[in-house]
Amino acid sequence: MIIVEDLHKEFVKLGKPKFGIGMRTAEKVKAVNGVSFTAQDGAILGLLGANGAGKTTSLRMVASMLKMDSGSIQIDDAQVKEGQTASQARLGILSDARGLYPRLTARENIQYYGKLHGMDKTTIEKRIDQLAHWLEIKNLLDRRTEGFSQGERMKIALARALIHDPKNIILDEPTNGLDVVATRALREFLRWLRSPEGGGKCIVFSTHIMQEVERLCDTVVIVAQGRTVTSGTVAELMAQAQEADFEDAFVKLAFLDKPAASNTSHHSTLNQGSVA
Ligand SMILES: Nc1ncnc2c1ncn2[C@@H]1O[C@H](COP(=O)(O)OP(=O)(O)OP(=O)(O)O)[C@@H](O)[C@H]1O
Repeated sequence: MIIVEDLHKEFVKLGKPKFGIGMRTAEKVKAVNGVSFTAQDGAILGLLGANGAGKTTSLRMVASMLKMDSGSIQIDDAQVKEGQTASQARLGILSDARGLYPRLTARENIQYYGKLHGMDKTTIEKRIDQLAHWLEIKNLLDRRTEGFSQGERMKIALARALIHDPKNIILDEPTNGLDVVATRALREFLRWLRSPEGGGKCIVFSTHIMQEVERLCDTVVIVAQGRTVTSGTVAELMAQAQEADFEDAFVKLAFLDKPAASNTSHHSTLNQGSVA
């Protein structure tokens, strides 16, 4: 279970001094400005938002890849406060970068993460066998990952994220660059991980694809201009917006209804990061 309350994060980018002399200019970007959500075990929660809404930054904070300015994150029974990092043992993370070591084989990439999690050799091999079966990657395991297709890379990165059998799984735009077949296979796998047979995992993923959310999510959290604007099931959100089409409901809820207090961006824009 993951409980996120009122997360905030501002980035400060230092620019060049004006006319090449004097103080460097500082540009502040309020990337996350009040994101909250509760993700239950045995359920899939989707963070849905436009480009720049703050989804990746929020997930990076939950995954301890980035420190929050303020707010709190609870992962199972562990409370993470501002400036702290969460226990990686409880989390499996498929980040946007999906960086695999190209000179290592798929198996070596996965083994490496197992070792980082303090697992012994026998347990790692057993788990790789299991994951290879579920993800249908047996034929890839002993190939170097250099040149792997997007779909192959995603599967290896997912196996790597799940090597230590974490209860909570975070995926940042997992279907990016995948074809229909690979997307469907991933969806099936996530549904299975959610089920009691698959371990009743708590799954949180970010996306801007409506279809993804409609087909997969038990709960949808709409993030706009760095903050949670509303949440619920797809049906509840459509009822709230009084729209019969989910895309229409999303646009209405994310862009029109609630201007953010500290944000100056124009609402009709699809890019939502705010520059202070
Ligand atoms: N390291 C950084 N330095 C400065 N600004 C950043 C940094 N990371 C993110 N931002 C800004 O914060 C805002 C939110 O970005 P974020 O990547 O979280 O959005 P997102 O919802 O994941 O968008 P997308 O769907 O396009 O990936 C954007 O305006 C972005 O430019």
